Amino acid sequence: IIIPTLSSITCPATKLPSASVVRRMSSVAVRLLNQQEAVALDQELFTAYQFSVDQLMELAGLSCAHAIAQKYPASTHSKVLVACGPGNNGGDGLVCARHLRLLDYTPTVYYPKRTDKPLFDNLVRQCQMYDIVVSEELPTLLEIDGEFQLVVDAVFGFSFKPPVRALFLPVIEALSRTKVPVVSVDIPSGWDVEAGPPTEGFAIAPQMLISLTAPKLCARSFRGRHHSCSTVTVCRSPPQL
Ligand SMILES: NC(=O)C1=CN([C@@H]2O[C@H](COP(=O)(O)OP(=O)(O)OC[C@H]3O[C@@H](n4cnc5c(N)ncnc54)[C@H](OP(=O)(O)O)[C@@H]3O)[C@@H](O)[C@H]2O)[C@H](O)CC1
Ligand SMILES: [K+]
Repeated sequence: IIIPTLSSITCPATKLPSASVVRRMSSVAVRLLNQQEAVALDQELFTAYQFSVDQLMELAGLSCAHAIAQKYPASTHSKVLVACGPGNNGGDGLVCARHLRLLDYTPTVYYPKRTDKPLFDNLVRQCQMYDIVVSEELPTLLEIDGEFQLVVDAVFGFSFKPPVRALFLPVIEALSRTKVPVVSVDIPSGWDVEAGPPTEGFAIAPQMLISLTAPKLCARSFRGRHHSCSTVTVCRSPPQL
């Protein structure tokens, strides 16, 4: 069993041969997951391991906040825009915003499509109790570039199916055009989970990717500076070759 820890493994953001499905996490070769495997691993954590979604989401959001703090300190990147989508990736973003607040950041949450479930209502409430503004209004590109020092992309995770629907096009465009560094949670939003960035329209190019539990196949196309592979969500071991 991997011991849950606040630290995460930093994967070298080196280019891999495009045919490779292997990524090195420290000294461990990790197989990159396709979409079906990512969903199946998630299900195994819920069923065989009996973790609740609340537990896993709290760990995911907590590990994201700490991975961000390692690379983008609050002293230089305090103003953070956290863009949250309608699924559990968005939930990770809400948790991450709360923990960033506890780490002395000043996050603002953009959350255009709320999920009508107690878990998400509570996460929003908790953000508000920590004086985090949760808004359905997307700041303009000028505002993002002028008022924020970091953007957390928690719009879509491993259940995303392209193409991006209308409501989320503006945020994907803004996150792909901003000059502010973008940190993507699990999957760069709008990317195909397996094939990587879209060939048409706007494509987010994150500076940091935080892969949860195990990197997905699209991580092959990641060209940013920091790839953090969070092992905080507990499984017996990362899927190995
Ligand atoms: N195991 C772990 O490490 C954990 C990971 N977690 C995080 O959960 C996400 C996966 O969450 P999931 O809810 O399954 O899916 P997404 O967040 O990717 O989003 C699903 C929602 O997005 C909508 N959707 C899908 N495609 C589109 C599109 N093209 N345009 C607009 N909207 C889209 C979808 O809508 P539907 O109408 O299709 O249902 C959903 O609303 C994983 O990546 C991790 O970040 C968990 O926190 C648990 C632990
Ligand atoms: K994301």
